[in-house]
Amino acid sequence: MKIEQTPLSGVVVLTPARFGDSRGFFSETWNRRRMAEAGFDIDFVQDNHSFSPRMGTMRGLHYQSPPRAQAKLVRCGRGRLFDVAVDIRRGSPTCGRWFGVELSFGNGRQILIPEGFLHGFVTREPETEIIYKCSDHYAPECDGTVRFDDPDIGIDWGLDDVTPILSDKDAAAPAFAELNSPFEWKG
Ligand SMILES: Cc1cn([C@H]2C[C@H](O)[C@@H](COP(=O)(O)OP(=O)(O)O[C@H]3O[C@@H](C)C(=O)[C@@H](O)[C@H]3O)O2)c(=O)[nH]c1=O
Repeated sequence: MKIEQTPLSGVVVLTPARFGDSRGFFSETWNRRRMAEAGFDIDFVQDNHSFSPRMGTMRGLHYQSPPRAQAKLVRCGRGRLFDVAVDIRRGSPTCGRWFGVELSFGNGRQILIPEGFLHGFVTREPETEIIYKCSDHYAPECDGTVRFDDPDIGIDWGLDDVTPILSDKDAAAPAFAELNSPFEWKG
């Protein structure tokens, strides 16, 4: 398992080993004991899987507020996507900054996003699947959104001329400036 730090403290990119043979490959995509030994002792309780048939499908930016905040371990099961985390921990030296990484079936990468971040992604190929673990259950009453194209955050989604496909909820999401973040930087 390769573990790469990112400019946002707590966000890491993981690349699990793939053992290839004549049948294909085998890979451990989550090993609680190994991850705890590496300093990531997370009690994941829900696995999510979503499928987007069209390239340019955007989901985000989303978070769940405490007491139902979620850490997420995200990977791509099929196709290719650009996955983004935005630091919203009040007082964090990187509050308001984003980090993005391409996740694909081919590269097998994962991104670990702790509590205190917005999460979103855009598909870069048709028929793309995302699979992610969450450290708390879905709680719609704690659900929050921020617009994907917020000018203060300024994410470069690499969309070029593609018009993103959004849910009604995401199309109506408020600006980052309107967010009263429930998360505090703990140092
Ligand atoms: C997220 C979620 C949704 N749902 C339901 C609610 C709704 O009817 C339907 C679609 O929900 P959404 O439109 O919120 O799905 P989606 O836009 O894919 O939301 C997801 O986006 C990514 C970026 C995340 O980080 C996730 O935490 C989650 O917010 O699925 C659940 O039953 N459980 C869940 O955990």
